[in-house]
Amino acid sequence: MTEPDPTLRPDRLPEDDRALRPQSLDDFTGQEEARANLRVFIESARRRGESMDHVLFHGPPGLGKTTLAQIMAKELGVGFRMTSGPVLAKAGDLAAILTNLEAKDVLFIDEIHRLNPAVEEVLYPALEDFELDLVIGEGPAARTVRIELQPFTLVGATTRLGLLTTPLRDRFGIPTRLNFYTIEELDLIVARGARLAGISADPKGTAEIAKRARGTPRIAGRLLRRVIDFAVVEGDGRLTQEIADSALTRLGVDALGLDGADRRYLTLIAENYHGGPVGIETVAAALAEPRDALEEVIEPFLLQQGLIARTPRGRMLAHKGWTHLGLAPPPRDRFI
Ligand SMILES: Nc1ncnc2c1ncn2[C@@H]1O[C@H](COP(=O)(O)OP(=O)(O)OP(=O)(O)O)[C@@H](O)[C@H]1O
Ligand SMILES: [Mg+2]
Repeated sequence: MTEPDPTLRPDRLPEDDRALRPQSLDDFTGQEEARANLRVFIESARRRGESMDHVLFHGPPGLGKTTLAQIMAKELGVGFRMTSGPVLAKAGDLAAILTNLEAKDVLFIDEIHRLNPAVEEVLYPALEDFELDLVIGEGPAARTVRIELQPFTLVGATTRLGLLTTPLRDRFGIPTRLNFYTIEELDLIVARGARLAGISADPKGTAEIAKRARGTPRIAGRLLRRVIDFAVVEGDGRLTQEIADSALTRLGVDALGLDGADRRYLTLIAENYHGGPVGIETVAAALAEPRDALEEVIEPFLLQQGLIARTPRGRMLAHKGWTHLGLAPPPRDRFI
């Protein structure tokens, strides 16, 4: 038996990509503005010995909201508790978490737009005054008790800023929008992932993955793992541009990084609605996808790439959308 090639270690890149998750602000690539600001706010809180103000991360899935929340707690040197909007069914669930926080801890609430209104009510005084108003007992015997909390930092994350109530939104001192990553940034992330996986990678190979990662580190990580699979099984274990291109094409990821779901969306508007405008509900029904999923996952990147446009009368295919599908735009100048 021959020794396994030490460069072939895809097993060191677990599927849940925890290995890829950056552990410090310095390790975290991209989001320059958000990172520079956070660095100041973290340093100030540390120097003053106070809890940092509440932070809201918003932006499309997979851009690093959860990762940044974890990094914040690490850099602040405080504890990290994590929950999510839909999990907190009753006011008491949130109260139990809040009363167990230690001073200056970070509490991360994912999908904060999905908080039950009764739970959200409990959060308001907690955020503003670090106090809880709890109702004890029922009927005429019910009374309210006020509980003092340790000062803490709430970090909320949402893919749908528009669904947050105004009172909740207003209680975050540091709202932070995360944007799609540039190809250069994704290239650094892919190269780092390959390094962590112990895979030797050509710059052109990592660039190919970066170009097709839909501006999203989570997708870059996933594509990298699949390309490594092909490199190991069908290549010589090295990540080359050729292997990347052939693997991604076989996975249905096109030159712009669009996948089957993206292309179904574009094709529907082109072929069934002559490029639109068409209402989002109609598109959702025709694709048998929930409207939320279209607005959260599919549309942001298509909009950012200028493939579609949102108009008051509905979605329209933009000029680039037609050409990307290899179709001639309609002769009228209805399209954008
Ligand atoms: N800047 C980055 N550098 C390297 N890896 C990153 C970066 N941002 C995110 N990742 C990786 O991408 C993956 C997704 O990140 P994360 O879970 O933080 O996204 P999210 O914004 O919380 O997504 P969701 O909205 O779905 O909860 C993680 O595996 C993380 O390691
Ligand atoms: Mg997350």
